[in-house]
Amino acid sequence: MSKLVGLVGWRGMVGSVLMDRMVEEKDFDLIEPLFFSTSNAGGQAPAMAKNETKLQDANDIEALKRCDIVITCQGGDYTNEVYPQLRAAGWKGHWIDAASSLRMKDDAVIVLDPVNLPVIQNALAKGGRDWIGGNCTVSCMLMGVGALYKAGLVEWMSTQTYQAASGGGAQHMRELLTQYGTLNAEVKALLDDPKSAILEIDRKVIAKQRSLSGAEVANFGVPLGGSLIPWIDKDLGNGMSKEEWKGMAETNKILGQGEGFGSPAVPVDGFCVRVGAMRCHSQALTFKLKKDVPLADIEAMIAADNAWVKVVPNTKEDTLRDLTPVAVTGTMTIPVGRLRKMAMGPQYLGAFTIGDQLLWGAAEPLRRMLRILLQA
Ligand SMILES: NC(=O)C1=CN([C@@H]2O[C@H](COP(=O)(O)OP(=O)(O)OC[C@H]3O[C@@H](n4cnc5c(N)ncnc54)[C@H](OP(=O)(O)O)[C@@H]3O)[C@@H](O)[C@H]2O)C=CC1
Ligand SMILES: N[C@@H](CC(=O)OP(=O)(O)O)C(=O)O
Repeated sequence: MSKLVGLVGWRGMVGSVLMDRMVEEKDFDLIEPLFFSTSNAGGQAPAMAKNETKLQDANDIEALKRCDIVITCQGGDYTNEVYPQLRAAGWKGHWIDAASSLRMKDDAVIVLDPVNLPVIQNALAKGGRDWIGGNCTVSCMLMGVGALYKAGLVEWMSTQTYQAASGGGAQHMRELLTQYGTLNAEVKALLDDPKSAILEIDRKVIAKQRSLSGAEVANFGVPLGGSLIPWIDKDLGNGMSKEEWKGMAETNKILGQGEGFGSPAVPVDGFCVRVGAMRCHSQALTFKLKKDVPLADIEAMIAADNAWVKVVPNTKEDTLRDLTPVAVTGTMTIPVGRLRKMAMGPQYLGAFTIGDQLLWGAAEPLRRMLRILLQA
């Protein structure tokens, strides 16, 4: 009999991407879905519903308890509220979650199976039941350069990220586009006149950006269109943003090393920056390798690691064609380019990688975990 799989958060931005991927990969053929809602219990479930076509109340513990597996993209507040109640009520099912709330819990696994299938299998064998999607930046990075970690080559890594508006959610994407539109409208007449002075355009744009307030910057707090924001997520009070903290904590947890695993953690640190891209997170990486490995060997190792990573030759032409958020958005491909040894010495490697943060960064690891559970 098919497993009863509860789907919570399916109509949100991450949830919609997940639903699309599940349809594409025919995951619904293998399950009996039960759709939940926090706002429309009793309403009509989406077309993928089979026997149960009414939306269930996502806060109804008894309804959730019926499920063998629950997948949620509803967000951290929902997880914090419902998950403890569900476990306290004796539910022994599998919980698959896009939110960060449970990620660092000792018995939760951060799932990214092309990178950490052995960690997942080991936890499954020990009765693990909590499977949490990783931070989007970390997941996309490991899909690209996980090979270097698997080979034990990384002494440390520094990341400089260029994160898209989508990481904040749908409203952030709208706000970014609205700001671009406002700025364009401010100077449209001057842009249409090829003889207008660029410094006058520039003056008008900066004046407009500085005047944006209220609803125009409600989500990011300051203008992002035509600017950037070098702080993502909470202020940890030690000079670090929470997004930067996740880099080291999650990378090591995904790989099953560091604190709690009895092996040293690989230091990972850098700066996380919000830029005016729509839904791809990009990052420039600097590695100190444990030894000098020829660049061709590194490229071969990265290229062979999984079916989605693609080494982009380090030329201007290839980079402009294949290594931009515009090229990568909506695809499962994780390009890794700009690979070169750095001036600091032969053990220092530079790389640039991009991933669609709603696919590998959020939805895809969840549906793949569902498949693993269905096969277990
Ligand atoms: N955004 C991101 O990049 C990432 C997000 N995540 C996690 O996933 C969670 C969900 O994120 P995200 O998908 O961006 O959140 P959304 O705000 O898009 O969706 C969350 C919920 O909001 C409700 N909702 C209210 N109004 C609408 C509407 N007009 N359209 C769609 N849904 C609506 C839905 O619940 P209901 O149907 O019950 O009313 C929906 O499930 C995050 O909180 C985070 O924990 C994880 C990785 C990346
Ligand atoms: N914090 C990420 C998005 C995200 O949801 O991250 P997390 O799943 O770690 O909370 C960003 O803003 O780009």
